[in-house]
This record gives sequence, structure tokens and C-alpha cells, in this order.
Amino acid sequence: MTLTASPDLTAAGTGQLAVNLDGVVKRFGAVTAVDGIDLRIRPGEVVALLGPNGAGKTTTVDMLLGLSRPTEGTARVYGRPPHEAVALGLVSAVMQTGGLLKDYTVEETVRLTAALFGRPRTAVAGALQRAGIADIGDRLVGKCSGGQQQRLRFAMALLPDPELLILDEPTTGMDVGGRREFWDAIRTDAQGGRTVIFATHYLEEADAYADRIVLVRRGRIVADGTAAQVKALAAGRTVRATLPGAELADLTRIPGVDSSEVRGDTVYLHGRDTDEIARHLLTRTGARDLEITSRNLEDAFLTLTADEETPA
Ligand SMILES: Nc1ncnc2c1ncn2[C@@H]1O[C@H](COP(=O)(O)OP(=O)(O)OP(=O)(O)O)[C@@H](O)[C@H]1O
Repeated sequence: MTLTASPDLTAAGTGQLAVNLDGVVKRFGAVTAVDGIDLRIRPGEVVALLGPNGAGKTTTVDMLLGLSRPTEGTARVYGRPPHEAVALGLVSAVMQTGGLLKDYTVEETVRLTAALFGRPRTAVAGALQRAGIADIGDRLVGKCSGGQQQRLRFAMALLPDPELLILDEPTTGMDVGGRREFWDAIRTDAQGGRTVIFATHYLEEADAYADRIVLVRRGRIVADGTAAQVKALAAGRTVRATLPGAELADLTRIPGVDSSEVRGDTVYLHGRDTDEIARHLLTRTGARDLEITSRNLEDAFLTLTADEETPA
């Protein structure tokens, strides 16, 4: 199955860039984890990298954090190679696990981190406050919930006052309440202008907390737009028709088509104005047996990110 995102959703803006990935490919031996990603993120954007397991999200995040280098292409963060941006404190990360000692209190943990990285003590109270954990400063880390531990990692990441915060699937395993409190803290902080990139496979999380959703499948971007644009793309309908010998490239050019798919003699055309698509098919092509169906957000996400072998 092949799907194409509508061109207006893939257009990148101009201006000073927080992140600039240009033709980035990452291979691990025979495995191509990232297969040609171009991504431009402006300062202050809150961006979700959304995709199923194995889509290449963590590999992309690792390159943005300078933990690995692209096999091809270039990665720049605030105009610099990522490892330099990290060393300068321009970027920090909230990872999913690790890095916490359970016998320290919340506040001691942040103080210790500040001391280790030469951050001023005055930054500690502010970081606890911004992460929404100032009231549990004397709680032992081992007694904190999963959500509180993530907000503690968030507080630690805030110490250098980074321009860009990167979160790799930060709420995996958290309950609904913990996730909400965690994201409320991130959102409130981002209102101050910090750039935030988070990887997730929770569609609702991307929808609720990102200004922009970048859908990744098999190491490629398959859709890129504001949450509202991707939602509109996802909220469209599908025209199914029998059209032997159809070429994907021709289908994608039909007015109103956002994405298309060919399976044998059957074509699937997805778009917002399915009447227009149906009219075109009936008047300009030999299509027959038309059927129009609605898709919900979840279906659309699965379709956009499904593997080639998986029927949509
Ligand atoms: N160090 C590595 N060596 C070999 N293959 C790797 C390595 N790291 C990642 N991969 C492969 O690259 C692909 C992308 O993996 P990646 O972890 O980036 O995906 P992801 O979107 O973050 O998935 P998940 O949601 O499961 O974390 C997968 O097929 C994975 O098995």
C-alpha cells in the first residue's frame, strides 16, 4: 500500500529553525530505520512524532540528541550539529526510564543534578515549580507514582533552561490521570515559547498536546500538518471503486484526493470532498461499483501508518 500526504501538509515554513533535518537516512546494517526525512521545526512549535512501533521515531530522536549520526543527510539543531547544541544546554531530553535513585527525595534529586551539571542552585526551585512537583519536594523518589517520576525527569531536563525539549514516549505505562498531569505541566511550560518535540504512538496524545503532527511510517514522513489539518485529513471519507489498470500517480492527481491506494483492480481514494472524487471517477474514468465510506481518526491513523502487507 502506498499513501501520499497532500502537498500543503508537507510544506515547511521558513525563518530561523529549531530543527532542520535534511535528507536524513539512518541504517543499522541491512535495516533502514530512517529512510530520507526532511523536517523543519520553528522555535516555539510543539511537535508530535507519531507512528507505530518500529517507525523510526527513537532513531530520529537519538540523532536530534547527538547520540547517533545520520548515515546520510544532515541534522542541525539551532543551526549546529546536535551534539554541540546539547553540550551548550540548548537541548535536553526526558527519556522513558532510568536516571533516578529511589532513596533520594525529589528535591535532592534535582539539586544533585544541578550540582553535577554545574547549574545554579537558584534554578532548582524554578524547575520543580515548572514541572508541577514543588509540593512533593521531600517525597522519596521510590514513593512517587510513574507520572510524578516523569515530572521529576522533566524538572531535571529544565535545569539548563533549554530552547528545545525532546521527549521520547514519555508517558508509556502511565495511567490516564498521570498522563494528563504530565502533559499539563509540559503544555504550561511550552507556553513560555520553548520548542517541544515528543515521540508517541498515542494518537490522542498527539491530537491533544501537539500544535503539529508528523506522522512517520517505515522511516518516512507520510503526513505533516497542524493537529487540525491532520485531523481534517483523517476525518475525510474514502471512495472505493473497481478500476482495472489504475496508476497511483494518476489517482493522486484527481481533484480532492489526499491519499490513494491500489489493491488489484480496486482503488481507494481518500479525501474531504468525496462527491467531487466520485464525479470525476464516473465521468472521466471507467470506474464502476463505487462505494463511499467514512473513516474515524483511529482508522485513518492505522491506514496512514500501516505496513504494506497489512490491509487497511
Ligand atoms: N541499534 C539498532 N540496530 C539495529 N536495528 C535497529 C537499531 N535501532 C533501531 N533499529 C531498527 O530500526 C527500526 C526503527 O526503530 P525505532 O526504535 O527508531 O522505532 P520507533 O518508531 O521508535 O519504535 P517504538 O515505538 O517501538 O519505540 C526498527 O526496525 C528497529 O528494529
